[in-house]
Amino acid sequence: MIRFENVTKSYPNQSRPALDAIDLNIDRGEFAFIVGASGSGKSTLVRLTIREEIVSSGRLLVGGHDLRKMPQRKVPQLRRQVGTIFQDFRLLPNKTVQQNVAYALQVIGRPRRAIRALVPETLELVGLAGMEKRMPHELSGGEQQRVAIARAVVNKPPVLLADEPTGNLDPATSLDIVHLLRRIHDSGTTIVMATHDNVIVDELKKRVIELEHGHIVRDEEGGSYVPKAVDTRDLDEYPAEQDHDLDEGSGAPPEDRPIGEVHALDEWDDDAEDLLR
Ligand SMILES: Nc1ncnc2c1ncn2[C@@H]1O[C@H](COP(=O)(O)OP(=O)(O)OP(=O)(O)O)[C@@H](O)[C@H]1O
Repeated sequence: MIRFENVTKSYPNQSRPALDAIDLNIDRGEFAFIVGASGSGKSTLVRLTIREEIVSSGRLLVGGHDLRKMPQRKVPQLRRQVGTIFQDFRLLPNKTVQQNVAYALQVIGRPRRAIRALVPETLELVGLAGMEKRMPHELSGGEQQRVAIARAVVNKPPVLLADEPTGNLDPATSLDIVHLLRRIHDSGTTIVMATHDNVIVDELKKRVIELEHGHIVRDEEGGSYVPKAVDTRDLDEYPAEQDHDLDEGSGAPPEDRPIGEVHALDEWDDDAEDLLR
């Protein structure tokens, strides 16, 4: 579904590339963490995948489409297939919770009837039922991230990219958010998440792709934040451990509830045809 073939990304005036001859394949339905020290290239990988940046060389295919060749006018269609969430939430400050989520559907021309059905259903999914009329500044950081997740998935994209989504949240709230992402993944959405959060990575035991200076230095199924075989004397090389308590949660019950199918698009390649129209 997402394939990097010998991808290099160089920014102007930088002595070395942010990503250097990366080969990586992420299949439909995977949950993959991207880890690595600050500056290792994680955000660049995310930005390339939504065509916020363009590869310098090599090929990046998303849903079978070569993003370097994709005309700019097709990029909005790509971004309909690839939902995104970021550390800083990026909500519209002058719109309510409900309007923030609805707006994502309005801009792509979804009919009012669909919006009326999808918004409450999605707010329920992320545990925000009852907060529809609140403004972003009236929400906690965790609640704001839930709005951002609702906005990212309301159109049921087959892929969700998360760039450090728990970076501004306390440990318990971070776990709530990642449990929500796990439920979204369980319904079939492919998730790629760049993170520094060792507790989350260790708890979920998903695929772990580690970057170092723009190279993939580890790609491990069921991985942990640090390599399994690492000598504990080497741990100083990794960012400081975050002080999460695994059993600690904010007790938010929605995470325990099963959810319906999050993504309507079960054949990416078919949907990708949409990009060609
Ligand atoms: N727009 C840009 N212009 C020039 N250099 C950039 C730009 N964006 C990133 N870089 C450089 O590319 C390298 C990789 O940056 P990137 O943001 O992808 O790393 P990261 O792993 O996401 O870091 P962090 O964990 O701190 O967010 C860094 O050396 C960074 O300084």
